[in-house]
Amino acid sequence: KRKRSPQRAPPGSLGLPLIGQSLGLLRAMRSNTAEEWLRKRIRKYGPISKMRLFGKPAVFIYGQAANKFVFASDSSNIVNQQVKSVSSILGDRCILELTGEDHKRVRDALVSFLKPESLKQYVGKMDEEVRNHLEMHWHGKQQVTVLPLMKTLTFNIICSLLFGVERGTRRDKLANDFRYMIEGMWSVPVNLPFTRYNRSLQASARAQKLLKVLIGEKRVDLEKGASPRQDLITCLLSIRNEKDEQVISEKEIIHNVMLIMVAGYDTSSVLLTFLLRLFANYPTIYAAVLQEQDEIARRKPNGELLTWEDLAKMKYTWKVAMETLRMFPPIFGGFRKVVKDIEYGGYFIPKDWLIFWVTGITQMDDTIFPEPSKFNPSRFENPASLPPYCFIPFGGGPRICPGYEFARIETLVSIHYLITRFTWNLLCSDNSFSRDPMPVPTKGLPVQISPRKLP
Ligand code: HEM
Repeated sequence: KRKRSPQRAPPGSLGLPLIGQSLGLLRAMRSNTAEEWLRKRIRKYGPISKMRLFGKPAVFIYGQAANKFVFASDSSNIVNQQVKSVSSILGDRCILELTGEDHKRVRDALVSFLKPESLKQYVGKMDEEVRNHLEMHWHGKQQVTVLPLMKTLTFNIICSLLFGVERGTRRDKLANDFRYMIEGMWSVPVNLPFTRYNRSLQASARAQKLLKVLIGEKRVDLEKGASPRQDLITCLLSIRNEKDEQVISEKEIIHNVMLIMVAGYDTSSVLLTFLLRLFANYPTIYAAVLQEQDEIARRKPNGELLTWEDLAKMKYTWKVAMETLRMFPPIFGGFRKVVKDIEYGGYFIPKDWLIFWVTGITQMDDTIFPEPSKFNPSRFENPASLPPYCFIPFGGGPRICPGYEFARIETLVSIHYLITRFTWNLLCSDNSFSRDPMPVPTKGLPVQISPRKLP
């Protein structure tokens, strides 16, 4: 066995300048073999290896200790760093790009809106959005394609709750721009006409322009006495320091609103889609969730809105959602940047290199989750008993997803109405999916639907 010297670079090759292994990884993601692509590397190079992704040298690491290193290290060693495509599309003042005090200031502001005590008051509003959506897109139909509809639903929920943008041309324009922005999020950053990256940059510029106008309008509303809690933008505009200065700049509001939009709607729509597919494939789990939801629906004979207390009763449904996030995590992984030369696992990692972490490899590790390919919600009977940094669909540490509660509420409210009001059969028996970079089930999951009455 060769002795590892701290000056030894991790094994692997950096490949071609700029492109490196990006295309290989993206190709594997699109054919749903990315975890296998990474496992092959692990067999060849061991648990730590280098590659070049999206223009930068990166070191891939995985497992409990590696995840702890990524999520819990302090910013004197590693900082959050998105690949170039993400930072130029979302903007350099979004919290993914901020560190230290700046990150804390902006994150605290976002959390003041996203924390459970504050979101409690919006359960009814989410309920209305879900019912409206079903009325418009599900009732009277025999066949629907789930993924695009779930994207529409979660986009509308976020637009109305966080940005107070009502239905209409403006919402449609934003929805379109965000779709293009997301498509280029993980792409080789070549800004030539007709590249995905270029199309995303243009969409980002249009969205920023529209958001600037929207912020101007909200500012006027606030001056006229509007409630600072009516939506996220108004809430961010109204946070002031002791000198009565705005704490979050206009640029920070724009960049973070774009991040929340992207982080919030694309992820939750994937979770909802995979839940619907799962219910169709696992009759026992479907029956147990249906029973839990029917009981809640029966206590509302006159169609009253769901409440915070109702959500607390949806315990089994949320366990099923967590097991879905373990097996089909919407976020494939992410990046950090090494801010000084460091040694990790016996290898030397130079300043400015990226660390690449991946959700699925740890979540499908049979030493942590026995029989990992078996769908088993009882793993989440007591989430506190899970080893730390092993269930990471929402990340971990100081950057853990602040939208967890938002995602939980919208998922539970949406599943409640979908499962109690409709039944569905899959129209496509192929149960695979591709990643682009979010998981996309075959053909977007077409289903045949029928309306359902409470038994
Ligand atoms: C099922 C749904 C969701 C999943 C799986 C998810 C996953 C994640 C993950 C893995 C991270 C951490 C990335 C890292 O450490 O590099 C993250 C961060 C983040 N998420 Fe979520 N997310 C979801 C829903 C949401 C929602 C609904 C919102 C907002 C309403 C949101 C807002 C954010 C923000 C702002 C960050 C950055 C936090 C920071 O850097 O401090 N997410 N999310």
